[in-house]
Amino acid sequence: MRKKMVAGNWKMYGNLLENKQLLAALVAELNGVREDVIVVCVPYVYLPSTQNELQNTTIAWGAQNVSQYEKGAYTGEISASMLSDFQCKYVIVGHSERRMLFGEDNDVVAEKYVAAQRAGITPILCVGETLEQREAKITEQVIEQQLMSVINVAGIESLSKAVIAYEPVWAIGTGKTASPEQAQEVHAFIRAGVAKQNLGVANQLIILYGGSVKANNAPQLFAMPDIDGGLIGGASLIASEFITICRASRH
Ligand SMILES: O=C[C@H](O)COP(=O)(O)O
Repeated sequence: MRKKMVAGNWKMYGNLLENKQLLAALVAELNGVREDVIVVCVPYVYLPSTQNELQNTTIAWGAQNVSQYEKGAYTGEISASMLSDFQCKYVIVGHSERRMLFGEDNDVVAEKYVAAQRAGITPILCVGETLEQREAKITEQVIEQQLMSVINVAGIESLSKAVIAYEPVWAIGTGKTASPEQAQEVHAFIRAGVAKQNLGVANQLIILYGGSVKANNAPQLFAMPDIDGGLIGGASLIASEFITICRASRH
């Protein structure tokens, strides 16, 4: 039986005071009451305060990006070992906003994935197609390419220390969620692709769905056999929504 996981991606929102209130609410409602994995991925600068609020709780924290380089003259970049200094357990790599707005291609994403694992951090690898690609019926090719560029570099076994998040770009922040059936179809495709190479890894692989997940649609999505939880954007900033979504991951 795979674990369920709900990860919040705060993106570039929040401030010290709001974060403190949000985290206090999550701790009050979720700490110690679940055996599933709950994570918040916060902006870099809030890692120390988040660590402070969440240490000694069952809620984990992570970052939203990481440099592919270990160290060097890379102004403005943050390395995986720096994230480790703040006990980050997870880092999102290849989010579509990074791919589209900051020019990260499949090769860079693969390097970031490797850099995270080298530092003992679990990458949450995001994959997903645009609306144009879906309409052109190349969703599976796009996802396969995104996955294979990582597997070719890091090996199939590396997925036993990773999480995949399927996030159709057309569903992110748009209020347009993939239907549970649409999402399940892609999740099953991903798992079957991994299973062809390593059945054991495929069976244990956590595959999250992301894209306009809210308290009211999470139960239907999380009930699908290959959807192991969610990567939540906007709704992760609202305590009551996020708590309800976390509770929905248990069924
Ligand atoms: O990482 C999270 C996704 O981009 C989903 O964002 P959203 O829940 O605001 O649509």
